[in-house]
Amino acid sequence: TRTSRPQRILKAVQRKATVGDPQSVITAIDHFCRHREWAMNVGDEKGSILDSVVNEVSPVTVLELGTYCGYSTVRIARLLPPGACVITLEFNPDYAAIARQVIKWSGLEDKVQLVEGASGDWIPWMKEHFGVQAFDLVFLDHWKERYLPDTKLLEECGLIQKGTVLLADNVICPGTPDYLEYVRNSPHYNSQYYRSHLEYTKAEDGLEKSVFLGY
Ligand SMILES: O=C(NC/C=C/[C@H]1O[C@@H](n2cnc3c(NCCO)ncnc32)[C@H](O)[C@@H]1O)c1cc(-c2ccc(F)cc2)cc(O)c1O
Ligand SMILES: [Mg+2]
Repeated sequence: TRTSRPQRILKAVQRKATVGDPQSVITAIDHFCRHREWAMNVGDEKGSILDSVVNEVSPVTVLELGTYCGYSTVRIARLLPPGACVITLEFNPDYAAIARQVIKWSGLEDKVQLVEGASGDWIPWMKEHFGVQAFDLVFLDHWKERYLPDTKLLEECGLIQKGTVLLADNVICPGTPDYLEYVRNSPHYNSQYYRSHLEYTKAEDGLEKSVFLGY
C-alpha cells in the first residue's frame, strides 16, 4: 500500500479530530484502530490507567520511551499543568514526523519535547541537554527487550530518584519478563500490576507501576 499505517492514522486525526482538542485526537485514533486498522497505541482501556497514574503523580518532568504516532504522548501531555512537560524519544524518523503532526493537531506542542534518536544514546545526555534533575514519571513503551537495559541506564545516570514512578506497557503481551523480574524482586522498587487488555482486543495485557524507593 502506498501510505504507511502511521500516515493513515494521521489522516484519520486530520479528518475526524478538532485542532486544539486533545480528547478528539485520542478518540479519532482509538476509533480508527478499533474499527479500521489495529495499531500498537496504548489504547483507551490501558490509556485510562495511564491517565490515573499521571493524575496521581502530577509529574513536572515525564520521559516517554517510544513515541510511535504520539497517542500516549497526547494522553500524558493533555493532563500536565503549565510548566510541566513530557520528553518523548523516537528513533524512527518517519514515526517521529507523524507524531509531531499528531501532537501539533492536539495543540500540545508547548508541553512536549519530541527527540528523534535512540534511548541508549540520549538518556546519558538528559541532564546536560534538557536540564533534567530526575524524572517524576517514565512511561516505557518502546522495544520490550530494551525496558530493562534502559531502566538500568536511567539509574546509572541518576535520572531515577526516590519517588520516581516507572509505568511499563505490555508487561504481559508481548511481555517483558526480564524487566518484570527485576522491578518485582528489587528491594529498591515497590511494584504493582494493573491488569487490563491488549489495546483494542480481548487478550490480556497490563501495565506495571514501579515506584523507586531510593538506595
Ligand atoms: O512492540 C511494541 N512496541 C514497540 C514500540 C516501538 C516504538 O518505539 C520506537 N523505539 C523502539 N526502540 C526505541 C529506542 N531505543 C531502543 C533501540 O535502541 N529509542 C527510541 N525509540 C525506540 C519504535 O520506533 C516505535 O515507534 C508493541 C507491540 C504490541 C503487540 C502486541 C501483540 C501483538 F500480536 C502484536 C504487537 C503491543 C504494544 O502495545 C506494543 O507497544
Ligand atoms: Mg505498547
